[in-house]
Amino acid sequence: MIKLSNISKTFNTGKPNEVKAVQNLNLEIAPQDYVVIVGANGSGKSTLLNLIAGSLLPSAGTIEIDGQLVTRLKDFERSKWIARVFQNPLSGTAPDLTILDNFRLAALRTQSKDLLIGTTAQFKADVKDKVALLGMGLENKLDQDMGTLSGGQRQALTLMMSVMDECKILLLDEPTAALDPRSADLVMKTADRLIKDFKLTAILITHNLKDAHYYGNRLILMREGQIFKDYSCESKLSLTQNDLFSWFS
Ligand SMILES: Nc1ncnc2c1ncn2[C@@H]1O[C@H](COP(=O)(O)OP(=O)(O)OP(=O)(O)O)[C@@H](O)[C@H]1O
Repeated sequence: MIKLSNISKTFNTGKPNEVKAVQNLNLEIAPQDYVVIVGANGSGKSTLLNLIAGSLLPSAGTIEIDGQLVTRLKDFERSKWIARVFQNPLSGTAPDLTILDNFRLAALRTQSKDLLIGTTAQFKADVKDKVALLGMGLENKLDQDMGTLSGGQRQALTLMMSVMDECKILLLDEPTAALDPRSADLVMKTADRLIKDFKLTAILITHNLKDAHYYGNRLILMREGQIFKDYSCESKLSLTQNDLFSWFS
């Protein structure tokens, strides 16, 4: 469970360019919920995700994960719970390293105590099995440099690395924004499958209203740093795509 209580984030406090990016926001997310967040540019979506991830610390309020207060913990201290996929497929992976070495790096990042991790034949076999689940044939290219793959393939692999970390929470910040429609579709389907298979709690930020309508079991509209609408699974089912479009007109 993720619990945000009276969370606010103000940038440039007291200066002429002060921005109240998130204002007194309360949010509880149950385990295995898949929450989709939409909202106009500047409505505070990424700030909210950054606050949950710990890459930004709040100006006020508290954040709990699984009942533990994490408000002042930095992002690397929250990495045992949280994995993150960003917009840019280049940001999640190292282009000059092979697919396998990228998986080794990801494993080291979260299990940094054991420097032997990733060097065993068992690790390679595990990676091969997991990559095969993506259905892209990449399990036969583990020694190929990541930089030679398409953006969609890299995002799919980033997703798989995230779930192999054994994290329970997956944060997706416009993961398909830089992809062509076919690759975007593939990445969204892959994310949906991995979220279900690995029983993850997930939060997706998207500007794609079709995806927002189709994916997830809860839909939140942000406006001016606050939650403006919050639809549970049942009430979301009664919404049409046109309803979502009308929020932005
Ligand atoms: N590091 C920062 N310093 C100053 N202002 C910031 C910073 N980060 C975000 N902001 C401001 O906070 C507000 C919310 O930004 P945020 O990126 O959270 O919006 P968003 O809903 O994710 O927008 P978009 O859809 O464009 O990505 C905006 O006015 C933005 O300019």
